Amino acid sequence: MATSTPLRELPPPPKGLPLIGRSLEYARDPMALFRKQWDGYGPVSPMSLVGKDTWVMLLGPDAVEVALRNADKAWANGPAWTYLVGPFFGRGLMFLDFDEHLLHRRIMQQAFTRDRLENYVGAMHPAITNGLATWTPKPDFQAYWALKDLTLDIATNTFMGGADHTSAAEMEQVNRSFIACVQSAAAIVRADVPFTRWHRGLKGRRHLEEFFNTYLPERRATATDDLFSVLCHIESEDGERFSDRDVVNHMIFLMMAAHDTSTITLSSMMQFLGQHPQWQQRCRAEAEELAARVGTAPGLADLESLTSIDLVMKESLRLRAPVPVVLRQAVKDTEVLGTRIPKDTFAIVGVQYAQLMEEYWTDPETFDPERFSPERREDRSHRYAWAPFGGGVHKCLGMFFAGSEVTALMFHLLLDFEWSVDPSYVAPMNNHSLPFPKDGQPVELRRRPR
Ligand code: HEM
Repeated sequence: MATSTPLRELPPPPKGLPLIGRSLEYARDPMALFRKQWDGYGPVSPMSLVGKDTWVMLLGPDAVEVALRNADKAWANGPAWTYLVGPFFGRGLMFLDFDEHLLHRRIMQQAFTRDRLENYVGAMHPAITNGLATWTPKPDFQAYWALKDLTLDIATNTFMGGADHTSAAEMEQVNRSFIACVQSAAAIVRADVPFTRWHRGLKGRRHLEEFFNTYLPERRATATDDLFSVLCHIESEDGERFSDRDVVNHMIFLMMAAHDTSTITLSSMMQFLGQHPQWQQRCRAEAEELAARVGTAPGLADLESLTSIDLVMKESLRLRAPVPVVLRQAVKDTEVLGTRIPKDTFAIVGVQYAQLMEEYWTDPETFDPERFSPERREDRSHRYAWAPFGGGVHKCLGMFFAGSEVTALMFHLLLDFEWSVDPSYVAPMNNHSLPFPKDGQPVELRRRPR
């Protein structure tokens, strides 16, 4: 993008530890690192991370907007995400760029139409009620792990067409393979060396490919409502379709994209609702009213009428973004807010930081779902002040899927249980890859009489 004023050069990055740069600082407390960068340099700052010192950190909604809107097509996803987790999720939609990305996105959009979402929601309800029936209330119930199992069951139903096709042991192995792939993001040794995270991730990826390849012919043969089958049969408006390899690559990425993100959102919501009983009661009253009106398997439009749950979801995504940063690489020389960015620079785009900036939010650290109410709409302070689903051409394609899954699960949870969390509890987060509470997020859980 051309400007008339001379561009500022990026200063050299402060020295971090050899090999890992400041990755450990990020893992310990991402917000503290963001603040330090912002206070020291402003929205565009130099950084050294995971074996490279040619990173730039983009903070604040203006800088986030430049990278995500990508008006001059200077920023690419593929090389950046590939560096972090490429061998494990590569060739998923998020890893593709420009014309190829557009082609695949046009096809995949057909898997997320409103009619399709309605089918997925229909398949979620039995998975949720069966899963919740196995929850055993206790004073230190590990909500995060229970939710992770439950969202995997939901994925089995909506993505795979139900557990009839697969055994519980097989799905358990699939889950372990996903965890191995996700955890590889934090690997220090980024090569296939035995006993390392990277090695386990590669093994996990091979297993996932075998798994999806085994079931693919059956899905090609018969069209059903699950996402796997849908990917085998959809076409863009111009009649383009996915190859077998595409279907497998997209399934592996989609399972990852959907699973951890929804689990983190739900566990944050459980924490905040446990700490704010008046909000829990308000959400429950809406859920009970809906259940009385339409029963316990509401469709998409009915779920969308649960406005308090929606406010709580938005506020939870603001306070704890499941994807706190997204990555890009400059594929040509460019600039961000007056700073020259040379070709090949990697960028960390700090979505989470903008969501907690005092310039855009009142009392940003406070849980206050009403800030998203029609009267206040604080998220309108800047287009990129709230961007947990990203923005631009790579904006999350599963955003409405995620919203319906989280709302459906919360609806059942509120009807079946009540829970509390100590108001002073602060979740100890593991930030090595996507954030999650290291202590499994204990809540005091009680079953409600129906
Ligand atoms: C609360 C849950 C979720 C959050 C916070 C979330 C967040 C994100 C973000 C930030 C991106 C953009 C990445 C980038 O710009 O590089 C993204 C992309 C994507 N997400 Fe999600 N996601 C969630 C759930 C889901 C679900 C449930 C699905 C699928 C069922 C999904 C599918 C995708 C896909 C396909 C992309 C790539 C889009 C593209 O590159 O064109 N996500 N997500």
